[in-house]
Amino acid sequence: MADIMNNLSDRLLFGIPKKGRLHEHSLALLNGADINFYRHNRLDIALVQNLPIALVFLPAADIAKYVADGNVDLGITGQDMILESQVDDRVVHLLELGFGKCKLQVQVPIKSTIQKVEDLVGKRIVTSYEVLANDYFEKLDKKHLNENQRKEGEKTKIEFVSGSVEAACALGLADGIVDLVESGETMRAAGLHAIATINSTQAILFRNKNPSNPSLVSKITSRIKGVIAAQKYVLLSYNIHRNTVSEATKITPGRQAPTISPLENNDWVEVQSMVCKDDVAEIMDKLEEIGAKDILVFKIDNCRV
Ligand SMILES: Nc1ncnc2c1ncn2[C@@H]1O[C@H](COP(=O)(O)OP(=O)(O)OP(=O)(O)O)[C@@H](O)[C@H]1O
Ligand SMILES: O=P(O)(O)OC[C@H]1O[C@H](OP(=O)(O)OP(=O)(O)O)[C@H](O)[C@@H]1O
Repeated sequence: MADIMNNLSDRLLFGIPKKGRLHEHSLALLNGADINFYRHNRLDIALVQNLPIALVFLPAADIAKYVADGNVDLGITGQDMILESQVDDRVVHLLELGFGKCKLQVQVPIKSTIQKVEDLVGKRIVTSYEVLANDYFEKLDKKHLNENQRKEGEKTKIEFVSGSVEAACALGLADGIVDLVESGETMRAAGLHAIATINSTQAILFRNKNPSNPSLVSKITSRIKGVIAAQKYVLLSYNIHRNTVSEATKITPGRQAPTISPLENNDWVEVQSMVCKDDVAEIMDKLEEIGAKDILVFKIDNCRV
């Protein structure tokens, strides 16, 4: 432990969610970006073996503040955490990471007489997102209550709980809740439905305004960008008659441009192009329709785009 602490001064500090929904995805990104580390059992700091970086494993909720205050240089957390911590203007967003996607929604019991957010004005809301819920309902209160009503305590009451928010209505603690929804399973299991969306969120890579080693921050950002692009794209290769090549490259324009190489048979060329993984089946159908042959799809392990 003492060894690790003595080793921190020259290292870029990188905040990683220590548990919860973002943890595993963050570790997969580090692995893809070749950031190798050994974490001692129960230690929340790990030295990276092949770069001057120390990983600091922290609760996702705290990473926003640590990065804004400069206690760590770089971090991964949800956009929702940055807004809830009120530090958005003190950090620099670097990359959307494509995981941790969900929505912060206002939910009420399906059986309740309350069916729209205006019906919640003056009622009780339970949430882990006190700041965002307060902002949202303050605006509604202003619209629907006069100044006297607001002063006389008729405002919507926002109460904080740290977890199991979805149980609050059934327990009689709230008329509605503000919580995250991804698949909607938790919400439906609790007999709730969403009546408004406050915002959408996903995990991001972000940094302090004055990180200790800006060029290392750029290097890490490029590497992680490459890992994300590699997850999003596949490499498509096919053979096509020269007469049809312009039609084919409209279907697979590539990111910059497709690579076209001559085949031994002079009438045919090979085309290589990066395509979005989600569109690949449809693209293959179209290529086949115009006479492409030997259509192959290759997984990309890593890339720089
Ligand atoms: N169901 C979900 N689907 C996708 N992303 C989610 C989901 N729930 C939370 N997130 C994202 O993950 C972040 C961390 O949430 P999580 O509930 O994992 O926090 P935690 O408090 O660190 O963990 P735990 O709930 O285990 O204590 C949230 O701020 C949000 O950005
Ligand atoms: O729409 P769903 O796919 O069901 O996901 C939503 C749930 O996920 C989060 O909680 P999580 O399961 O991370 O546990 P927590 O309540 O301990 O934060 C969130 O607070 C919801 O309860």
